[in-house]
Amino acid sequence: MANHLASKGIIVQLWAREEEVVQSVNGKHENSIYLAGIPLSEKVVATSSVAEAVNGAEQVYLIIPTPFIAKWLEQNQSFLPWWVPLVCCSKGIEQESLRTPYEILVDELPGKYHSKLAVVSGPSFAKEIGVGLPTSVTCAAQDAEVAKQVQLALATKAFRVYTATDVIGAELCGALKNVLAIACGASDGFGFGANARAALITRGLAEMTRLVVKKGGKASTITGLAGVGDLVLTCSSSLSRNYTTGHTMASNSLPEHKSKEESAKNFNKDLAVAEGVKTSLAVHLLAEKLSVEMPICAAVYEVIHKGVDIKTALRKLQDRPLREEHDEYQGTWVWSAL
Ligand SMILES: NC(=O)C1=CN([C@@H]2O[C@H](COP(=O)(O)OP(=O)(O)OC[C@H]3O[C@@H](n4cnc5c(N)ncnc54)[C@H](O)[C@@H]3O)[C@@H](O)[C@H]2O)C=CC1
Ligand SMILES: O=C(CO)COP(=O)(O)O
Repeated sequence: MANHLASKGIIVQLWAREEEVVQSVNGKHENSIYLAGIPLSEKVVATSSVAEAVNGAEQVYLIIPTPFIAKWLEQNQSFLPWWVPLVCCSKGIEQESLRTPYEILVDELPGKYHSKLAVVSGPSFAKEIGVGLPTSVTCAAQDAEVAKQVQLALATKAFRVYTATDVIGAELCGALKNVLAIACGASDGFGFGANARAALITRGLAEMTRLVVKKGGKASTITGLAGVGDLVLTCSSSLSRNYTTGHTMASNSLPEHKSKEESAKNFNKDLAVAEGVKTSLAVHLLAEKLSVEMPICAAVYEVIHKGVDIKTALRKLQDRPLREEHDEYQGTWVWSAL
């Protein structure tokens, strides 16, 4: 995102947690730790000081993994300007509190910040955006004017930005697609085929719809870039860490698997950065709390957090009682519950 903004001629002050990242970005114009091989603009200037990074900022982007957001805010919120848009691009749900990144921001920051909060979501692999490949995303904010400001700041010919006001819907879609991508990766890892993946994506959308609507989001968000757009992307590309996590889990469990050691190494790496791993527990708890039927997400939760055999979990999905495809759910026609 920093490189993308810099491509518009904007000076981007990038805060990085690791000193090696600061040195790599400033010295080699590359983030050789997290985004190796992608040349960064000289307009991206890294610092390990949050105060320095936000000094004079017209907009602030907070893009760290969801589990660290609350702690980061606790340590750094005094540096954050409340008068400029604060845009979060993280995709997940916090395990203990079951909050989305926006809900964390609202809880942790004083009220004067709230009207400036926005989220950006949609199909946006960093590796593609970093080299200027085209995509379209959504910026959602309660205040339409703030969404518009972010849209104008981010939009280029290659990076099309739509605005929306359904913040919670956009965020839940971004969190759930990570869990569903683990299921799709696993299905592909077993060689279950393209039909199975398409069915998982479609029924995954049903699960997204039910949770989004129950949490007060709009069903229409599901058909947008934050919903279908990011779900299709993440569920069908090996560029996704979540998809790769599921794929590796499945490949590891195959008896004919040749290189278990290498695979385990990759799996652990992916596990560390795939938001869907932790989010699957949060989704399980949220679905239980709100009485929302989410069988695919439940299967991912059971495999990762309960040690259920992955093939058994995926096969169990097909064994559920047969029924109609759609239900009327709180006045909206959505996919059926089972
Ligand atoms: N990488 C991608 O293609 C995309 C990522 N996102 C979302 O952006 C968020 C960040 O993901 P990535 O940049 O890919 O990072 P990542 O998933 O590669 O994780 C590494 C990042 O986390 C930071 N980090 C580690 N421990 C931390 C701590 N205790 N406090 C603060 N930061 C810490 C590291 O410094 C590093 O920048 C995630 O929620 C992800 O879902 C959203 C769209 C695309
Ligand atoms: O959110 C993403 C793309 O939009 C990145 O997905 P992964 O975290 O699975 O790589």
